[in-house]
Amino acid sequence: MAEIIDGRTIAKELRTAVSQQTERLAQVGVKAGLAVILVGDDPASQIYVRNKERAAKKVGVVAETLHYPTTVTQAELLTKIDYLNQNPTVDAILVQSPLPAHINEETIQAAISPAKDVDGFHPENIGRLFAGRNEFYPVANTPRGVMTMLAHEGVSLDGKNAVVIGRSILVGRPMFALLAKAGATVSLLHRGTPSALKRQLVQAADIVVVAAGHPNLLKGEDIKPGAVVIDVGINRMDDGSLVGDVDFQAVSQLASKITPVPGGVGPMTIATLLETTVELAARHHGIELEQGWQNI
Ligand SMILES: NC(=O)C1=CN([C@@H]2O[C@H](COP(=O)(O)OP(=O)(O)OC[C@H]3O[C@@H](n4cnc5c(N)ncnc54)[C@H](OP(=O)(O)O)[C@@H]3O)[C@@H](O)[C@H]2O)C=CC1
Ligand SMILES: Nc1nc(=O)c2c([nH]1)NC[C@@H]1CN(c3ccc(C(=O)N[C@@H](CCC(=O)O)C(=O)O)cc3)C=[N+]21
Repeated sequence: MAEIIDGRTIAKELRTAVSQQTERLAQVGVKAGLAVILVGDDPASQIYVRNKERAAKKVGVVAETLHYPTTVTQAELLTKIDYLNQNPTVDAILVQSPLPAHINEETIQAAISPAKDVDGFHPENIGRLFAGRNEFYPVANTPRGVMTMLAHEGVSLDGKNAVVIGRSILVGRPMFALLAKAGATVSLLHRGTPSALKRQLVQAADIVVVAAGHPNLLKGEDIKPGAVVIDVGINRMDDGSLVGDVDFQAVSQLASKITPVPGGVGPMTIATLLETTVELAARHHGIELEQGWQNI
């Protein structure tokens, strides 16, 4: 039976560390500000926005959500982003994905100032990540939060075989880059991966990160006994319950460690978003945070 990685507890520890940093910023008159743009009513995004606002309050980050109907034009969003880029009280800008089809996500991602790009979506920040650079730059909070969880649980990555299922800019791709930077040999799987190859790669993996958005995508017989399984998926079922992408009952019999849904990666995403917001605010004001303060 796998050990369950408790994302809520680790997120709480991280929020405590973030609160200490917001207090330090407050001593020099700085408040970290986060602006969130939400278009439409995607259910996963709504959960995210609600939990984010609550957590921001707890740690002393000023968060404001701008909610637009799906009919909003790209030009309106670009005008707002330009205003937020120039507003000195805003340290971090997040545009929730998905966006409606008439809005070009790449155009939006490139419009956010790289210094306020809390999701790490700007090509400049993506470039830094894929180059494996060591200076500070924002990295997508879900994969960054997964790395914090793995470190907290003492899971070593150097020389390990890792598989990431899903290749989005939000989760899969940055997860791939972070695991590779940490010394793992990583395979990035997607819908086009032939099923025999997928079976083979997953079966051989020491670490499996699933971020596809399909309940029960990963089944018990798929994994190597003793593998570490990270379930990023958030799926709302007809009865209103929330499940991940992993058949938790079956996979937890074989895995050495596993994250639950809810209570796994989700709370870490939020705490990490606040962590990144505070880091951006500190840089913005030329304040040095202690090295490694975030190592919980
Ligand atoms: N817990 C958290 O904090 C967060 C959770 N999420 C959740 O994680 C999930 C993924 O999110 P996101 O990356 O934005 O989703 P996307 O829909 O953007 O991407 C899904 C990816 O999964 C791949 N995929 C889908 N089905 C399969 C399959 N059967 N086999 C292999 N690959 C498959 C897709 O492949 P292809 O590219 O070929 O289409 C795609 O690359 C969602 O459930 C989302 O709600 C997201 C962010 C944060
Ligand atoms: N630009 C952008 N960045 C994102 O990071 C982003 C996004 N868009 N769009 C939507 C997805 C989804 N996402 C979630 C984050 C936390 C929970 C979360 O808090 N989950 C709790 C839910 C608990 C509950 O309320 O029931 C848990 O898993 O325990 C869920 C989903 C971030 N996303």
